[in-house]
Amino acid sequence: MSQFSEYKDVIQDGDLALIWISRDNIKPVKIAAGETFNTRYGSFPHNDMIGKPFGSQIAVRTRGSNKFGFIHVLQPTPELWTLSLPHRTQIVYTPDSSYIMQRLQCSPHTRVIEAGTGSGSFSHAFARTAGYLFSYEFHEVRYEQARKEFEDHGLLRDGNVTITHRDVCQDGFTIKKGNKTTFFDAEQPLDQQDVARVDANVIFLDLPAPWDAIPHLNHVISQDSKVSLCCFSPCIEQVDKTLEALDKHGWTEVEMVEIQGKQYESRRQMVRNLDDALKRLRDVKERKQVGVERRKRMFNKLISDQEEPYEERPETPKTQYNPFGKGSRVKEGDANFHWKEVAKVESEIKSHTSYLTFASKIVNKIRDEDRAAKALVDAVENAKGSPLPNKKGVPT
Ligand SMILES: C[S@@+](CC[C@H](N)C(=O)[O-])C[C@H]1O[C@@H](n2cnc3c(N)ncnc32)[C@H](O)[C@@H]1O
Repeated sequence: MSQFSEYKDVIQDGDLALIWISRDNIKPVKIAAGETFNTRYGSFPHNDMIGKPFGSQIAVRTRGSNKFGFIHVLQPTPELWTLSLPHRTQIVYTPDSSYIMQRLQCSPHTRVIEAGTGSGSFSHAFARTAGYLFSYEFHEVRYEQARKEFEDHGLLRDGNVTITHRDVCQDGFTIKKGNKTTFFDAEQPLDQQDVARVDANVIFLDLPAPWDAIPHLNHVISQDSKVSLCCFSPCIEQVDKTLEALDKHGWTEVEMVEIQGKQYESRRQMVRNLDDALKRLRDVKERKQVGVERRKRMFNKLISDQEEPYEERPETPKTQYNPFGKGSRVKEGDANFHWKEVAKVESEIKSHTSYLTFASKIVNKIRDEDRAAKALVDAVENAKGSPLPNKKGVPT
């Protein structure tokens, strides 16, 4: 199974590891016995990583000094991959992708269409959660790169991901024998017309012109279950054109949202009181007064033609701890001071990424009575085995 969908304890030769050097520097590395991972903090032999649990910290002495350089060797996840992947395009980040997946109710029962694949950031998240992912990319080089990446990461081997080389705005989403796709590698069944069963109930369009792709969806979406769609567009003009196309092609429950992701850090902040502030103000005032008097004396000496008007600056005691700015540094949490827990917003705030337009469609609105009756019988059978809830709704 893919390392992205299955938990693994120990690092082995041949594994993909994501090496955490710092918060904004994570590098994907294929572990190979005998090789070395070089950073500006030192060189880390892969042999030191093999056999250790994922998450281990590895340290090496920095050349020519007594200091140590550290890295952490992490298990690949779609979230970490998003932070470390080689960018070929703009990508969807986790604050957006996680929201989109829960809005679209993505689950192992879902069959997802994604266009375009781009750098494959969102594809990895879909691949872990969805029952099946059909990804489409029209840029040939990007298609090949994504195909190779999916293969290296075991996503194609897992059998629930295919990628197709296609301009979906022009040629739609139908996959036929003879198309350039990985669909047939996974030995998927075809119908009598040599067409693949797509039957998607979740659609994600990250394209410059989603309104040109929307008319083609009817041929590939589920005919007997609700289909949910999301278009990811940076400009409001794109949203406008998308809304027109959705309306024209029978999509309903249309809603547009925007994610404004902010990270909060938990920190300790020193408790500062009014006495500290007054003490500091008095200290500043006194120092200022001493300086003014010194300059006045020097000026008087100068106009009375005394030989040595210059006066040495008096020794003033070194500024002690100043809770409001400069002064000696105090380590966060120092037991000599009083601290409180605070939440601070990260200095770098991610602002607008894209507008997310959601819609849904039910193709066949006629109730299948046999299916409804069976679902009812199943529900009753299931309930028989479950404990009865008490008045508070808690099973007894
Ligand atoms: C912004 S990127 C997608 C990024 C992707 N969602 C990710 O998270 O990595 C958009 C991609 O759509 C592809 N694309 C644009 N128009 C297309 C079309 N008509 N058919 C298929 N792919 C298309 C582009 O080549 C590009 O790679």
